[in-house]
Amino acid sequence: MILRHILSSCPPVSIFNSKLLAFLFLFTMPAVVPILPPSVLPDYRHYTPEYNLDDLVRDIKAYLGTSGGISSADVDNEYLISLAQKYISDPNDWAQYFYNDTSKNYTRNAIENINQKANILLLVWNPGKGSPVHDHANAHCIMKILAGTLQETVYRIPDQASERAPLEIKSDTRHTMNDVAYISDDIGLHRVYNPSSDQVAVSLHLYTPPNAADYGYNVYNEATGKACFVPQAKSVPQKE
Ligand SMILES: N[C@@H](CS(=O)O)C(=O)O
Ligand SMILES: [Fe+2]
Repeated sequence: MILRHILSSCPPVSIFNSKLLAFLFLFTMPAVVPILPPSVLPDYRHYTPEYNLDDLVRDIKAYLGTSGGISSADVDNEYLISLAQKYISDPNDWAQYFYNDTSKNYTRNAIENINQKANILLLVWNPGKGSPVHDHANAHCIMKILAGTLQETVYRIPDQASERAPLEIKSDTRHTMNDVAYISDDIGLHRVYNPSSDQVAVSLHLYTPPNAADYGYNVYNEATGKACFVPQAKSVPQKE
């Protein structure tokens, strides 16, 4: 009876009083958090990724499902670039696609083939190695740096009818992690290489439409401007 009286005389909310909780939080948390060893603190980066690689691939597929891909003209490359910019590189997302053939300059790993619309690849670049000067088979190419550094030299497309001459450089840009670059044949040709002497670089590439894989593309001789057709760009298929 006495106990019931005591209990009933205590407001049930008293120990959960919000002011008390605020007080406890404000005056005890700052004292507790700094003494936790760093190894005990969770790595929040991987707990709530805002926009992961699956989200990016989903959004690219959703967009290309309703718009274009068959013709590169009806694709809004700015929208696709903005999606690539939104994604922040996280190796936990792309490690599953990572394969590096050290005998090659770079390895093209398939992430997703969207039939007749696009392909999405993970490229792994060996230190000091790069691609030859090439075109993009009348497609949009969006390249996002996921790790390391890539140097991109853009060249003016030569007029094949004119006399042979060295390719003219339009720009030379160093891209670092999370940068997004864009090229199409309207802009020019390019070559990309990894300037590091000891670190691999990794990049995500979106090609729409997937003309280089479906038909082929051209590589160019930098000194003469001469083009050479390469049928069907190959990639390492996804692991089962
Ligand atoms: N377009 C090249 C890579 S890069 O040099 O942009 C490829 O897909 O092999
Ligand atoms: Fe390229």
